[in-house]
Amino acid sequence: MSSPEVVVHPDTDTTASDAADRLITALAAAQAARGAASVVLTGGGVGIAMLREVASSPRRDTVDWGAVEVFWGDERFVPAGDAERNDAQAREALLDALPLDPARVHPMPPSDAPEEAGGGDPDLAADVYAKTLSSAAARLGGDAIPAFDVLLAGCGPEGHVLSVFPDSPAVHATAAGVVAVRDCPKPPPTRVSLTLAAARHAREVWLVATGEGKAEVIARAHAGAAETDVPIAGLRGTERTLWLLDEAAAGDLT
Ligand SMILES: O=C(O)[C@H](O)[C@@H](O)[C@H](O)[C@H](O)COP(=O)(O)O
Repeated sequence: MSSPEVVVHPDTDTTASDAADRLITALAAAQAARGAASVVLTGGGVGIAMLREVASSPRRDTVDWGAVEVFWGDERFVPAGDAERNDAQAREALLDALPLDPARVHPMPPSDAPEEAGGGDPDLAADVYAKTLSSAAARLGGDAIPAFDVLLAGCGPEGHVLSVFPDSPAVHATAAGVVAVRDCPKPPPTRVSLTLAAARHAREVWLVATGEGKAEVIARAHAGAAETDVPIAGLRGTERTLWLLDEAAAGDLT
């Protein structure tokens, strides 16, 4: 597992635009090296802002988007198309503008999906997504969880990443898999999330975080807090862990 490399930018806009630039470079490089590329998207303000930056980048078409596999690290368990869904926000910010292959875009099940597709029950949705991941792993490398090229994550002021919150059932779920999250402190309360152990299958994990509200937990994670207290601390890539921060979020790092 890699240790975090920290890159500090002046503000949220420059953080989002650097993250976008790096994502384009990383996906194009993965395609050159392996023919395929995969990315795990996140919700949250800066996660969606960076997708808008990819959409408007002059370098956008250096990636063969039709060959990119798109996943989500967590999702709000609400109906398809609901504006609260991370996938709906990502489609609006970027995905609808790209020539993606729909068969390679893997949203987590919405709450109103048919039962066999994971609707109605977040535990069922988690099981369905675990199957999606294991069949993708057969194509992309990996066992039950693919070796994603880049996993993007935001974080909360209490240290959550994905929908894995401090001292919650999800942070105590140590197996690499997908879990239902109930009573989530950040609304909406019902979600589906990769576990930290699943996220650690990614080659590169990028934490993109801005604002002084994140400074304290980022410093605690950097100083070696337990992942059960500060889940950010447990988010690592097999090859690289990159923290793309602004000055405010990095303000408590020594
Ligand atoms: O569903 C979600 O809300 C996210 O996936 C969550 O993990 C988010 O990325 C962070 O809470 C950061 O959100 P902000 O960038 O809006 O602070």
